[in-house]
Amino acid sequence: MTTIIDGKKLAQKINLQTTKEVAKLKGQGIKPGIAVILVGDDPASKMYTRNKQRKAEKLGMNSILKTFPSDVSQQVILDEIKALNSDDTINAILVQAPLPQQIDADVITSAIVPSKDVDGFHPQNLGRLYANQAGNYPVACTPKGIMTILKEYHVPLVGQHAVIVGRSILVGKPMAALLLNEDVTVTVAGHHTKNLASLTKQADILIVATGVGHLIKAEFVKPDAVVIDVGIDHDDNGKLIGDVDFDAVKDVVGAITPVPGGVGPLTIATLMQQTVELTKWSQING
Ligand SMILES: Nc1nc(=O)c2c([nH]1)NC[C@@H]1CN(c3ccc(C(=O)N[C@@H](CCC(=O)O)C(=O)O)cc3)C=[N+]21
Repeated sequence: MTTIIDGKKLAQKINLQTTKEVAKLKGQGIKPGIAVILVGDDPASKMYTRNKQRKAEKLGMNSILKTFPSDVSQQVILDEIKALNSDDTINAILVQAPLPQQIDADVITSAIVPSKDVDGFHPQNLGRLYANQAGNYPVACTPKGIMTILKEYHVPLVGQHAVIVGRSILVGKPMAALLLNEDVTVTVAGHHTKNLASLTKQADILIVATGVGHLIKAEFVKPDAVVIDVGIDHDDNGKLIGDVDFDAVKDVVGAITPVPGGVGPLTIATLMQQTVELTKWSQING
C-alpha cells in the first residue's frame, strides 16, 4: 500500500504549535511580525501572498503587505527593505518571487538583514547551512518543511540515497545541504541531466523541483521510494499539477506527496514557524 503523505494535516499540526508559541510570546508582550513585499500583479503571487497574510493573522501575528507596481525601481525596494530591517515590530521579511526584469534578485536577497531573512535565501544563511554550523539561523521554508515531512513519516535518512531534481536557491541547494547534514547520500540533478530516469530510479528518496509538469513518470522511480513533489504547474485545462505524474507513479512507490495538499501547505506552515523562531532569536541576540 502506498502512503499518500497528508501535507495539510501535518501543516495543521505545525500551525497549532505555532499558535501556542505566539500565545507564549504575547504573555511576554511580544507579537511576531512578518512583512511581505509583492511587486507587480501576477495573480498567482497575489494569491500566495494573500494566503500567507491571512495565515499569519489567524495565528495571532502581525502581518504587513507592501505592494509595488511592476515598473518600480530597484532603489525603491531597497529603501523599503532598509526601513523594514530597522523596524522593531518586524521580525521576518519576505520578498515574493519572481521579481520583474529591472530588479536584481541577488541584490534584494543580500539587502535583507540575515536575522530577518525568513526565506533563508541570504548567502550568509545558506552558507551557514552548507557549513552545517551550529546555532540559530533561518533555512529555506520549502526544504525545511520537507525535512518535517520526512521525520513525521519516519523516513530512514542515514546512508540512504536521495536524488534531488532541481538546483535552485529556493529548494534544490538548501535541500541538498539539509540532507547531507543528516548523513544522506545526495545526488543533485536537473531536467537537463542525461539519462535522468536511470539516475532517479536509484533514489530511495526522490525530491523533484523543476517546474516541468509531470516530468517524472512510472519508469523514473524505484519501487518503495519516497517521492516528494515540489512542483506547481498547470496542465492544458489550467488544473494544478506537480512535477510528478501522480497517477502513474503512486502505485509503484512507497510514499508520495500529492499536489495540491503535499509540500505547499508545509511551506506556509514552516514560514509561520520560522517567523516565530526569528522573533525568539531576536530576543536572545538583542
Ligand atoms: N520569497 C518567496 N518565498 C517563497 O516561499 C515563495 C516565493 N517567494 N514565490 C513563490 C513560491 C511558491 N510558494 C508556494 C507556497 C505554498 C503553496 C501552497 O500552499 N500550495 C497549495 C495549493 C495552492 C493552490 O491551490 O494553488 C498546495 O500545494 O496544497 C504553493 C506555493 C512559495 N514560494
